[in-house]
Amino acid sequence: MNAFERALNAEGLTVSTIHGKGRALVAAKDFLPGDVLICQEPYASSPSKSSTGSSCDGCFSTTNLRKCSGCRIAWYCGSACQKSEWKLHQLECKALSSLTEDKRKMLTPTIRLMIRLVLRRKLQNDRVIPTTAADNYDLVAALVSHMSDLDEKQIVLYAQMSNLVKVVLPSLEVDLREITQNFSKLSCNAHTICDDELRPLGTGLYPVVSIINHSCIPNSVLVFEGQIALVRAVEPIHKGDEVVISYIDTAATTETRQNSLNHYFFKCSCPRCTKNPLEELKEVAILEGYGCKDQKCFGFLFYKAENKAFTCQVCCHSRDQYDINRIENEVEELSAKAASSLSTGNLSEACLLYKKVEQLEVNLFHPHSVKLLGTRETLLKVFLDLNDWRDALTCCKLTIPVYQRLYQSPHPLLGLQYYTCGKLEWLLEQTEDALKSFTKAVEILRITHGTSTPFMKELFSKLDEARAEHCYKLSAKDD
Ligand SMILES: C[S@@+](CC[C@H](N)C(=O)[O-])C[C@H]1O[C@@H](n2cnc3c(N)ncnc32)[C@H](O)[C@@H]1O
Repeated sequence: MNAFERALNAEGLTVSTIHGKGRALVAAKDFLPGDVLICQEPYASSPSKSSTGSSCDGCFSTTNLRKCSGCRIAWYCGSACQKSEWKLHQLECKALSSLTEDKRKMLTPTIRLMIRLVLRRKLQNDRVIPTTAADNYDLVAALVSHMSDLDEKQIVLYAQMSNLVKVVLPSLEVDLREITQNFSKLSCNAHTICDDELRPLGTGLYPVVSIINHSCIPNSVLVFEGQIALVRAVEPIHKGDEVVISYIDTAATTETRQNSLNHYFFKCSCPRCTKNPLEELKEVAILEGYGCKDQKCFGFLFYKAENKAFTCQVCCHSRDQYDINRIENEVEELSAKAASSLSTGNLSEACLLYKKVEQLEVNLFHPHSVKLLGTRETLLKVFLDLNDWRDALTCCKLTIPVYQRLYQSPHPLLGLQYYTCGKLEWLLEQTEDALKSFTKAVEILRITHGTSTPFMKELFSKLDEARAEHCYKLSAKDD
């Protein structure tokens, strides 16, 4: 057993090979929901381009930023982050400073991630920074690259990106083939680093987390505390079970999920992807299909070509295809207008248009449709931006049954949605409801997010406040 396997074993984990999947992380002991399986710093990371254009290289924060005076590319929120990044940025800064304006424009987050990966390897080789069993380039070298699955166009693109890395780092002996392969590795191994509320902040390569395979019914979840990746069990995991996370948003039909997994070059064969054909048709009809004419009926519709109509499989009501197409065209037209109002910052107009889209979609789609869910998620953000708490709450509540249906295990998105409901109910002085929502949020988020972060502490204090207020109201009523 090598040092890495010993280190994993100490955490109750082991690496196995599973036919058709390659390496897999397997539990060597039992884990309970909420247990942390892996806690890892990235081998390399880079912030994504934020909406404001920049974020701190150390913590990805977007506030109080100051540009590095040397390269004028890296940003830091303060001296702590600047210091923690300095050993690596010292080399990066020198390289970036000498770039022409044209080349600077080509420094996408992925190119920067690769530059940082190459430099970190150099720092470890030169023993400027330490290597450990779980933090060394051998683990990057062991990652799958799927080079042989790439098409010509993709290989050429990665090769061009590798050339740019060589141009940025002229003093290093850069192996172009290896860098090209590493770009391919990033595509199927890197993870999007998100904040507590799952907003994307950057990208990181975590070679131990990258041993974990995908399932659309995962038993674990990947979350981040700053740049630290944490894999937590969301289901009981028994000794010998494979540890699986989801690489994608699983709120979609099998076909959509499989398409989202294309760049990982495998076909998921989890129980959700291989359910019986009738169950599959039913799922498509619910998530992407139309709703029953009788809006109180939650039935799903199948198409009958001979009738040119969709028939409810529960109450047998039929909907005319022509009628459906007409509403669909209207939705498409209004959605485009709404998106354009939103992108130009005209919130009130966007709000009006999205409300119309939602009304049409309620009439058109199944109540658990992912399209309707998407519209309501956008509408919720718009209501929140407009400080329209009442409508935001109504909208947020409507999304919850859909999330419950889509995510069976404790899922951060469902927990966060309860949290939003709770905050809105609290603002609207609906104390009892707020208490219920905060309690539900805690039930889920303590499993996915742990209990010790400032984010969770804030949730706990909101729950305590709601509990105290509720007790006070009850006792006032008794008096
Ligand atoms: C992040 S890596 C996971 C570890 C990988 N199995 C290995 O050997 O290093 C992602 C790759 O693993 C494989 N993989 C992940 N989940 C899979 C699954 N459910 N079924 C088959 N292959 C899978 C695919 O080749 C995918 O590109």
